[in-house]
Amino acid sequence: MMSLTVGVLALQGGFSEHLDLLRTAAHHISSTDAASKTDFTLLEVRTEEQLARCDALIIPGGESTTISFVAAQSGILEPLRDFVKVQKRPTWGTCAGLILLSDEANATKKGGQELIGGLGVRVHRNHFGRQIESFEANMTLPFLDDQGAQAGFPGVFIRAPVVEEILATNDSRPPVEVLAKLPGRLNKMKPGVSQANTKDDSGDIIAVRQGNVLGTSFHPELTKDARIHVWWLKQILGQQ
Ligand SMILES: NC(=O)CC[C@H](N)C(=O)O
Repeated sequence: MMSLTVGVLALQGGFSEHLDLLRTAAHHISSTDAASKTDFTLLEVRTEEQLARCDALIIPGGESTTISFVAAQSGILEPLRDFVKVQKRPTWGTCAGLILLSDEANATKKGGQELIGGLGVRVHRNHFGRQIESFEANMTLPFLDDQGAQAGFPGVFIRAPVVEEILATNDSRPPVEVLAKLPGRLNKMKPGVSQANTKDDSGDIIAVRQGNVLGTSFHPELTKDARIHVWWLKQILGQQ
């Protein structure tokens, strides 16, 4: 029997919602794939010791400046960098988590937040505007193919970042893969929204992966839809 310990960084933001969906996803995998039984352990991560127990980690949405401030204060920022960039364990960031996992973020105040990094991209924070400009979009996520991508995924965008540039890296990392874009048409329907500098008008980049690191602009944890969690766990287990 395989065992997999998955942590959710629990310093601020939507960590308990992620844990709920991880529970649903783990249950789904165990009940549909009895042949390769996996023993899942799910835990909230606040300390270096808890992080060291994890095979994989989710960094939730919330407020990235707060998360990085608390992480620095509690001495877990460097261990997180090591987890993601040296040990290269699977790590997924949603919204604020995507910001923290990016190598660069704009719109940070002087002396602003410290990032964990790992994704060779620059994000544009609060791309769609303020909290009041939050929106939901029905999205097609091609990577959910075997789970029915056609059904559409409820994309919840709250002061969401987008990937505005894929940075040229001269290190040994694999290339950044663009997993999903939000059709420009949707943005253009929203008055006053500036287009990200994604070099074309096919839409804003809202999901990327580079090796062990996955980032999404939106919040699957604020839906009841566990398909991305299932997909991510299956990838880690090498079932996809
Ligand atoms: N919903 C979110 O996670 C918002 C992220 C927020 N704009 C930040 O900069 O951290």
